[in-house]
Amino acid sequence: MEKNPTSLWVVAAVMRDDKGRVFLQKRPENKNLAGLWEFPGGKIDAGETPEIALARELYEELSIHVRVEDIAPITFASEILPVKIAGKAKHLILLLFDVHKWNGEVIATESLETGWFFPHEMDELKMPPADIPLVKFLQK
Ligand SMILES: Nc1nc2c([nH]c(=O)n2[C@@H]2O[C@H](COP(=O)(O)OP(=O)(O)OP(=O)(O)O)[C@@H](O)[C@H]2O)c(=O)[nH]1
Repeated sequence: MEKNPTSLWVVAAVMRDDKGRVFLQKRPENKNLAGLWEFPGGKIDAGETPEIALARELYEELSIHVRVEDIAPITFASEILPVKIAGKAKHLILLLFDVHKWNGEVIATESLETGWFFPHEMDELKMPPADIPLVKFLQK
């Protein structure tokens, strides 16, 4: 990763309720791409595996505990990020994981707006460009 600092590696989670709806949250106003609906997750920090990063992000953002063995890869997106990070253009690698089990009640700590949506309902939501192919994949 250090050899290719133009890439931004991000992990994100598909968490389903008992009806099969997927949890999404609106990006907060103080972040880039504010107001767009996204899968919970965030950047992989130095030294983290993707699974450890996702478990950390889900604890920070949703106050839930997830075990790495309950995290399984689904697919990924590779897109130019439509905003600069610290003044630099970045290429986003967005790794999407299924999180089929977690401990605790989902309490969003960063986002004011959250919801559970069927994949076909996501066509009506404004989401970042990298999420479009991921949503298409979930709709198959
Ligand atoms: N979590 C998440 N990030 C996404 C999605 N789609 C997408 O383009 N991104 C982008 O991936 C990057 C994730 O960074 P973030 O700002 O959420 O990460 P973070 O929680 O580590 O933030 P921080 O830098 O404020 O600590 C952002 O540039 C965001 O716009 C998505 O579905 N989920």
